[in-house]
Parts: sequence; structure tokens; C-alpha cells
Amino acid sequence: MRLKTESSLNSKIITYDNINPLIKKVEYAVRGELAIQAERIKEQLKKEENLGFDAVVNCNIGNPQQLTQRPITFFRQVSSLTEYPELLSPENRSQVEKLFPPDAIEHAQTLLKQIGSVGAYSHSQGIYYIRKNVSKFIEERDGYPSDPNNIFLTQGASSGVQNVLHLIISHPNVGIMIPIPQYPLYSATISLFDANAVHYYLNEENNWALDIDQLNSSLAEGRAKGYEVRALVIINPGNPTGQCLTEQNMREIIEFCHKERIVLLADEVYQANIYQPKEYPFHSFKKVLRSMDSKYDQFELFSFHSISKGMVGECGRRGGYYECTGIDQKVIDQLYKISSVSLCPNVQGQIMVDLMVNPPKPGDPSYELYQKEMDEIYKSLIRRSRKLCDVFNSMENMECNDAQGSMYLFPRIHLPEKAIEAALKDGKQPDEFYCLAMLNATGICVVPGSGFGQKENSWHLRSTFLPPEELFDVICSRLEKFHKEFLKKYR
Ligand SMILES: Cc1ncc(COP(=O)(O)O)c(CN[C@@H]2CONC2=O)c1O
Repeated sequence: MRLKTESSLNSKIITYDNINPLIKKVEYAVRGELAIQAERIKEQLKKEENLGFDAVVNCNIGNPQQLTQRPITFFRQVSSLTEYPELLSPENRSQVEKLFPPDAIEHAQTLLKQIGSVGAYSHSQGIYYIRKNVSKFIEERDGYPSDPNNIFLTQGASSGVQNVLHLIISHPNVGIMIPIPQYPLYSATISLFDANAVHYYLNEENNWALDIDQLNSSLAEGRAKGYEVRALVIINPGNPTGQCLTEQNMREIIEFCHKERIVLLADEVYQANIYQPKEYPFHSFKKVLRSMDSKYDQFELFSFHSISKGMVGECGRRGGYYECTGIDQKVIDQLYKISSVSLCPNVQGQIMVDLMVNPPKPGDPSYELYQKEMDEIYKSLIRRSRKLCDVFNSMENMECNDAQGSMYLFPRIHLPEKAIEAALKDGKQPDEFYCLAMLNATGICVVPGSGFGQKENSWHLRSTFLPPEELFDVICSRLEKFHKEFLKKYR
């Protein structure tokens, strides 16, 4: 028997060296080095250190309410009434009616009748009444049937994406096609589940369009590496690129998946963030699929949505859903089983999904305020996206496609050779080096393009356009001043 020395008894059982290597391999740039450095700077500012700016501006994450966007009043009224049902008792009614509109009271009562208590576990797929409202929303949006039994409510779209990818990744040789640039939930999850990302490049010169021949060459590459390519991920509208797919392009994508026997994962969390609705309207893959001929009736599609985006922006409540279309019932049963391991998605997140898909209707007492608040946020997002895009395009050595949708701009930066050399000497990617310098000089935290993937020798950054409009002029002038000084230093 090995004698246990004093030191070995005191040494850690779990160490960095002996944890799951797949976890060590995962990267998630949206909250990576830049975000960590931003937190350090926030601590310095709290100690009133003079850093040349008075606050950090988190443009690294699509987190609207962190940047002071207000929640939708009606949604919070209903949610708060469900949290403390005593407010709805007869003895409190007269008081409550002074503070809450009748339709909020009615909505909360209806939910509680279906839910019982928000403190109870719900059905693992989510509350059936809410899933019925999700199906109704989908039917009204697309004009085709939707079955609540094929809907899973989730802890944000993230957990739905992870469950579906986990289900599909049946062995280490599975390939999953993901866009470059992509939202790193996908690369991180594929890596965590020990599978293989098969990259297809979006075309920056054509407004980040998805060329079908790119899909064909990417698939051929994946298969040449011996991967069993099983799924294609489409983010529409795109993150970080903001492009919206045309119906024709979507039909070609469905034809490609059908021909190559690949399951389609349609990430549509930004479906309400559409800023050029005439030129680039949102079409769901479900609608386009159902508009195609009967040979596609068995086509397999997973569609994801979330309460974190749109004008709702309730990121922290962790709500979302995915719809299974054409998925074998036995597979759906396995998704139910894996959902039941986590018992259920949080109930307030489910309530927010219900409010997102079942908001006040014309003629309801709260409809006017609801519409006004949604409209104000929507119009402001358009103004801010255009303003920041114009600023990026006015800066030397920078070019930026406008945001057709989503919450981000992804400008390309042509960095001077000296800056690239300095970055590599510092052991950093050039765009990470630039973004860190920006953060330290201005307090503005963005994410380097290398965190999303990009064409060889091209450098980008991703910024949201979420800071409040009243701060925009200051932020834009800080960006311009920093950029000028950076180029001068490394010219
Ligand atoms: C394309 C896409 N899909 C899914 C998600 C996950 O959302 P929820 O889990 O909150 O529903 C995000 C979040 N966007 C991240 C978070 O903020 N900035 C981003 O790039 C996203 O951008």
C-alpha cells in the first residue's frame, strides 16, 4: 500500500491537470479575456483610480438591460403578480387594481390557473399551456400547423442548442457545419461534446451572404477528413454578422440538407431584430420548408428562439424554446428524457416566453403602452446601429457592413504591420491586441473577431449597439480618438 505522505494528504484531489480535458479546450470569447479585463477595470474605477474614463461600457454582449434598456412594463406586471399570488386575492383586489391594469391581472390569473405555483417544478418540456401559445404564435407567424408536443421550453436558447447538439453527436467522428464567423456557443459546445466543427465561410464582400457552393466545399472537406457530417447550423439573422437570408437562399439550403441528408439547426433568436424589413424581411425556416413541395415533408429541422433578444431583452430570466419539425418521435422522447434530467426550465423564464408569444392584443387595456414601448426600443436600435456603423465606416482602415438584423456590428480593421508584430510579440491575436488597447484606453469592451472566426489574415471586432443613445456621442468620439492614436502609434 502506498504510504500517504503528509503533503499528499493535503494536496488537492481535483486539479487543473486532472479535470476533463474537453472542458479545458472550450473557448467562449463573448465573456473571455476582454470581459475579464473589463471586470478588473471596473474594480479599479471603484477605487477611483484615474483611468481617463469614468465607466466601462460593455459592448461585448447582447445584454440590453445591462445597458439600461427598460423591461416591457406589461411583462413585468404579469410576472410580479405571479410571484405573489396573494396580490390577486379578493381582499387585496381593490388596492391591486390601482396599480395593475385589468389585462395584466387577468393574464396572471390565467397563468396561475395553468401553473399552480411558480415555485413548483413544471412539465420537463415546459408548461403545456405555454407550449400551446408558442405553437399558436408559430402558426400565426408562418401560416402552417405547429404541435405543442414538438415544442421544448428551455433555459434560454443555449440549453436547447446544447441538448440537441448533444443528441446528434453520437461519436467523436461527427461533424457539425457551423458558419465562420459564428456565435461561439456552437464551437464551444461541439468541442465540449468532443465532435468536429466543419466551417463554412460567410461572404463579407457580399454582405455576409451564405453561398451554397461554400456549403458544398465545406461538406466535401469535412467528409474528406472522415467526419460523419450530421447537422448544419444556420444563424438567421446572423451573429456577429447581422445578415438576413433571402427566401431563395433558404430554399437552396433546405435542398442542400435534403440532398446530403443533413439535419438543419435554425437559430432564429434575432427574428424580431429586423432593421430593414422591406429589403431584408425575416422568414422562418419552418415557413420556407412548409412552402416547398411534398418531397420535403419529412425534412428534419430544429428551430430555436429566445426571450433574450428582440425588444424583450430578458436575458437573465433564461427563457426560450425550440421546435422539432420532422423529427422521429423516438428521438423526441429521448430529448424529453434528457430534459427531465434537469427537471424543468425555470418557470419565470417560461412565463416570459408566454408573454413574448402572447402579448397584449389591439383593444386590450395594455396594448397601447406595450406597442409604444416595443416601438421605441425598435426605432432606437435602428438609429444606434446606423450611427455606430457610420462611425466605423468613417474611421481610417475600417469598413463595416450595416446590420440588417441582430444586435451587432462586425467591422473589419486593416491593422498596420507594426501593430500585428507587436501583437504577436505579446502572444496575442492582432484584433485581440487592438481590442485590449481600446478597452484600456476608453473603457469600451468589445470582442475580437478571432473569437468568432474569420478569414485568414483578416481582423475584425464585434460590438453591440446597445449603449443608451445619450451616451452614444461620447462613446463614438472615444472610439474615433483611440483609433487615430492607435494607428499613429503603429504606423
Ligand atoms: C445566435 C445566438 N443563439 C443563442 C444565443 C443564446 O441566447 P440565450 O441562451 O440567452 O437564449 C445567443 C446569445 N447571444 C450572446 C449573448 O450576448 N451576446 C451574444 O453573442 C445568440 O447570439
